[in-house]
Amino acid sequence: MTLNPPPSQQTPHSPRRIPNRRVLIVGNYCHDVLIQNGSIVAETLGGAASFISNVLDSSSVSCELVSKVGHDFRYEVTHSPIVVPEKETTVFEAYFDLGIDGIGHADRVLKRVSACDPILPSDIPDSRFDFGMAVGVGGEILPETLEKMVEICDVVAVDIQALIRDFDPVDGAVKLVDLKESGFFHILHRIGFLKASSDEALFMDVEQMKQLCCVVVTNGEKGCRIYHKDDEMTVPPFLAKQVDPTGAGDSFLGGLVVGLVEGLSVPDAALLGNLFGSITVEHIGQPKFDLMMLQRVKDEVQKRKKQCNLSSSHKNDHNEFHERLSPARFSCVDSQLQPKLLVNGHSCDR
Ligand SMILES: Nc1ncnc2c1ncn2[C@@H]1O[C@H](COP(=O)(O)OP(=O)(O)O)[C@@H](O)[C@H]1O
Ligand SMILES: O=P([O-])([O-])O[C@@H]1[C@@H](O)[C@H](O)[C@@H](O)[C@H](O)[C@@H]1O
Repeated sequence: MTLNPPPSQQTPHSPRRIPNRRVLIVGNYCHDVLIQNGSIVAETLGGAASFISNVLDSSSVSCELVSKVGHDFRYEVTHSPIVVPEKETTVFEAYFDLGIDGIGHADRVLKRVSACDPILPSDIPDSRFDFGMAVGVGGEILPETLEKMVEICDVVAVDIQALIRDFDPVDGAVKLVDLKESGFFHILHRIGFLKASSDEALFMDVEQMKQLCCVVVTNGEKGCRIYHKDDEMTVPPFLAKQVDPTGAGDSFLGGLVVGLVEGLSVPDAALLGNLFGSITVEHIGQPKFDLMMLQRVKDEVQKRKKQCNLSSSHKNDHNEFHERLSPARFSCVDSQLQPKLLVNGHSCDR
């Protein structure tokens, strides 16, 4: 199977005097409230952009992040958001009444109870980037935002949740609409990757989309499946003790893009996605990746690249890469970064 990154989307005449910046992440940070049986279990920093930048920063992949928050934003973050003083930060309540550690997200009901402003094309820098990631959670990515991203990025990866979410006008419950009805469909032939969870994949025609771009469908503890043109393959998962599924798909996408930026094939990059997704479900909120684990992963990625350059027969055998990454994954101690919550402007550890 030859699942390689789709060809550059750059137009032939766009000037390339200045080297591209690496990765552009577009999506709002949010406040996540995890609720079980009527009680708040945790309040954490959320938003796909936060989970993804955590993976990229931990993997030393330089990224720029465009995100909007309100006057009440409570977290210290590495990539400063745009503050909209007259608005509140996007808030999601996640109800886990069947348990927080179940299988995937089947038991999670999400409500957007507050929404910050959308991200406009004018909020996005005019530079060029190798990769763009359209990763809204609360409807903040507009069709014109995605259009600007495909103009300025060589390859754009999109989380389908940025395109197909609709919100109940009364209680904010998240509903999904078919991708064809989303208002984004006309741009999708210009993107490189479309990531969907298995629940979200029901809202698109995978057969049709895989002709337009590389489609990656994640499936919780079962790993993921990649579809591109006539090729498809399953990429195996890593074992994990799930504590909270929030952010798994986001960290997956972060890992996939780290792999692609490093020059891995798509299946190998998806394996990195599975690795970061599996670590994320073992934490509430943002995971802190163990430094030794990160170093071992970096070493394995370099070895893998050399191996693939030497022998084409290794290219598609990601089982071997999986076996090499597994011990690295389990060297990760179960340390947990509790995000710093600012209460009345004072930082305190939660
Ligand atoms: N319980 C789990 N055990 C191991 N890996 C998991 C588990 N849940 C998620 N993952 C990893 O994270 C990825 C994304 O998770 P998934 O739940 O499918 O996405 P989303 O958060 O978008 O619904 C999966 O493809 C898998 O690699
Ligand atoms: O869990 P996941 O589907 O990967 O992604 C989640 C979003 O669906 C949710 O809206 C947001 O509040 C979380 O912080 C996280 O980004």
